[in-house]
Amino acid sequence: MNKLEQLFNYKNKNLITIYTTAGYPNLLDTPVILKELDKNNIDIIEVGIPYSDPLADGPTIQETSEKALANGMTLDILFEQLNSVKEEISAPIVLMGYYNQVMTFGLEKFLQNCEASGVSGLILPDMPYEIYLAQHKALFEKYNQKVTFLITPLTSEKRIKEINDATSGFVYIVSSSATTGATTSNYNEDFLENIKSLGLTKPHQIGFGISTKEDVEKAWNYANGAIIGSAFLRVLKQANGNISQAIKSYIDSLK
Ligand SMILES: O=P(O)(O)OC[C@@H](O)[C@@H](O)c1c[nH]c2ccccc12
Repeated sequence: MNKLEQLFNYKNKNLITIYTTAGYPNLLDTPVILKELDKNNIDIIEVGIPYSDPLADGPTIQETSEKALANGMTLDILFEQLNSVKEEISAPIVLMGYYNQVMTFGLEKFLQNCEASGVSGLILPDMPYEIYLAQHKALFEKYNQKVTFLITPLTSEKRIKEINDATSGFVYIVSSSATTGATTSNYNEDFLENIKSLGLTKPHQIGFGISTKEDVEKAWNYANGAIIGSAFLRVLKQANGNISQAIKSYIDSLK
């Protein structure tokens, strides 16, 4: 069974997802970081494919993406690295990338590689769910890949319901209408209350601007989980060589 599906079957609240950019801070750090996150019982690991033109990304993600590209990270290298650790990691891994990159690589080849290297799901923020449903759904299913779509405070109620139906992984709830990487949380509480009252039927997690235990607990009031990206990358940036220790103490601070 797909690991993401398996996770949601036995745990559907108080989830934590951590996002990390592949190839950051150094080209060979990603396998080590993934193992550390898993060892510290992170529920889902989101791995970002570095990209030169990231639409939704704030300064922290952009900076890590640029560094990772300068380090030489490519999709081929990432798949090789994921392959090398897949037996050791029990948490589901979700890849985050842009639709363009994936289409350039070749969608079927990409999905094939995802399955072979232990990836369970995908977040392609610029892939419209209409296109997914009309053109790609069968292929994602063939390679056992769950798909996540984003909703923001600007998404209409009708679309939210359609996205909930189209999602096979989890719905990504963007906490406010800002880019990623805010250093303080900025929950749009009216939006979150509204989502709660809509009663999404798929697992859903909140991301954007989450960094502390308090932020995480607040997210858990509205959704199954919290997603942390930039705050974690700032921890890596300040780790001064001791990545394992830095990861452990940050995760401890969230619990
Ligand atoms: O960095 P933040 O504010 O903690 O938010 C998570 C986010 O970075 C991560 O999930 C992500 C990275 N790039 C994205 C692009 C679109 C949506 C989400 C993302």
